[in-house]
This record gives sequence, structure tokens and C-alpha cells, in this order.
Amino acid sequence: MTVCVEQSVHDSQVENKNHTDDTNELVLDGEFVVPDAVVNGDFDCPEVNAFGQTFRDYDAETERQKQVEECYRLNHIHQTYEYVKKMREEYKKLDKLEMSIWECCELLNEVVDESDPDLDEPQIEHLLQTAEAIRKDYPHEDWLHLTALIHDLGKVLLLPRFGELPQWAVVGDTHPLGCAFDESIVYHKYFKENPDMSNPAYQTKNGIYKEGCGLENVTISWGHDDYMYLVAKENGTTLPDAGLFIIRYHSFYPLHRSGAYKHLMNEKDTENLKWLQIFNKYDLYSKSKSRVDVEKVKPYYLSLIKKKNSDGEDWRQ
Ligand SMILES: O[C@H]1[C@H](O)[C@@H](O)[C@H](O)[C@@H](O)[C@H]1O
Ligand SMILES: [Fe+2]
Ligand SMILES: [Fe+2]
Repeated sequence: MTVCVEQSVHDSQVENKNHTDDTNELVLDGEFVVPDAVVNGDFDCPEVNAFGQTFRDYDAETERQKQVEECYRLNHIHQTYEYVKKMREEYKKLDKLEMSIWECCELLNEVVDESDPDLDEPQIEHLLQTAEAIRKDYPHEDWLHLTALIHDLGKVLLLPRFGELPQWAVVGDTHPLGCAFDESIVYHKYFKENPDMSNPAYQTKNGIYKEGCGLENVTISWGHDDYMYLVAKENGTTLPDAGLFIIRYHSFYPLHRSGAYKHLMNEKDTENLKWLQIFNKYDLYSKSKSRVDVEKVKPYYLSLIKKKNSDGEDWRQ
């Protein structure tokens, strides 16, 4: 069966329209049932963010924008292939802390993301706003609710107990290292000062990779996505593959929004990307100043977390 995924992204919000997007066809031979909202396009993307401006406007002349730009400037200068390799090695030891998922969500009460032009609320709000928005449109996809709840937990890397990494090493969109930096990456101009620019092996479209090698073989800039992916995987998550893919690549806007780097994907990535594109609408467009009543929704999410932990129970597929 083939259905159309409604991509109701406002034209003005698409950063790079040069890439042809051939992903709005959802071919369903896999294990998941396509939710009605995908078929019918129920989700109404709001026009304005928490500041009353259009989403993902990196050129707005505001104080917030200066902070956002500085975060990306440092990100683009310091994230090199070697740096990412080193950080992955260090953080995959998972030797920082042990805690429950909900405790970790509460830690995000103390975290504000400086790369985000659309939201400056504590990140626990964003987790719940995203999860609640998805839950409303896809009430039966409980694995997606839990994925939404945990997708940004990696931002704890900003906290002293997790190494207190600088914002440029934790938040913001991600991109591959070891091949050319695509023009669709926000604030692309700051790559000029990245040491990788002087390595000719990294300057071609494929760089050190083979076409179709699969994203799992591609080194992506270090941050909250990859860290949370490592945490979930190493803890033996029972989430489906699509959930792990969403966690790992949700900040990879050059791919899922602009269509860059698709030549590095394999078939499995192509399937998972469809779910990521559904997820992204909720991740992005649920950002607003309206607060979720944490105590009210807590029991539902605790039950999902428990389900994850209980043996033998599968996610709805
Ligand atoms: O500024 C945001 C924020 O850091 C999100 O958590 C990330 O997923 C987005 O890609 C980024 O644009
Ligand atoms: Fe994120
Ligand atoms: Fe998010």
C-alpha cells in the first residue's frame, strides 16, 4: 500500500528548497500501521513559535538570535571528525550516573537550549509538549509517545553531573563529519574556520564514505541525539528501530528537512526516515508558551516507562 504523508510545512519555513524531496511517499510493507492522522493530515502546523515569530527563522534580528548564532558558530568551528570520535568513545562508557527516565526528565527543569530560536522554556516542557501533541493525533502509537518523551534527554550533558559540556557540544542541528558540509546546514559560513576544511579527503560529496553505506556508518556531529541513542541502546531498550532512529537523527535537519546526504542512506534508513518526518512536525511545531500540567500527565508517562521495563510486553506494532 502506498499513501501520501502530508508534509504541511509552510513554504517560508523550508530552509533549502534546492534538494528535491522524494520522501513524501510512504510505502507500507513494514510492521507499522499508518495512523489516520498521517493519511488525513490532521496536524495543523501553527504559524508562529513561542516568541510570536515564524519557526526556524535564523535571520530574525533579536537578542535570542544572537545567542543562537553564537552557539552554531562555536559548533561549526569545534566539531571535527576527531572531536566526535573522541566524545563517542568517552560517553559510550556510560559511567556517569544511574537514574530512572522520569528522574532524568525532571533534571531537564534546569536546562534551557541556547540553539533554539523557537523556545526558551525549560526542556521538560518541550518533552511533554511534543509527547502530548503526538499522543493526541496518534493515540495508539504508544512507542512514539515514549520516544517523544525521551528524545531530548541527552541534553543532560549540559549539567555538571554529566560533564557540563558547552551548549555547542550538546544542542542544535547535527550534520555529518568526514565529507563536505552541505549548504543547507544553518550558518554554514562558520565552517570556514573548522580544521577539517583543510583535509581534502573530507571535501567531496561522499568524503570517506561509500554511497548507500547506511547512516549508522556515518559520523554525525556530537550532541544530545547520539548520546541518548547510546544510552537507550546500551540499556537494552525495547523501543522499535524507528524510535531509536528518531532519537538518533531528529536534529539532522539537513537530511530530514532539506534532503541532503540521502546518498549515504541505506534501505532501512529510508523506511525509518518516514517516521522521523512524522515525528519532526510535533517536535518542532508543538513549541509554544502554553505549559503542560506535569502532575496531570505524569501517571500516563510513568505507565509507559514501566511498560518499557516489563519483560515480555511488546510495543503496539
Ligand atoms: O535548536 C534545536 C534543538 O537543539 C533541538 O533539540 C534539536 O533537536 C534541533 O535540531 C535544534 O534545531
Ligand atoms: Fe533535540
Ligand atoms: Fe525536541
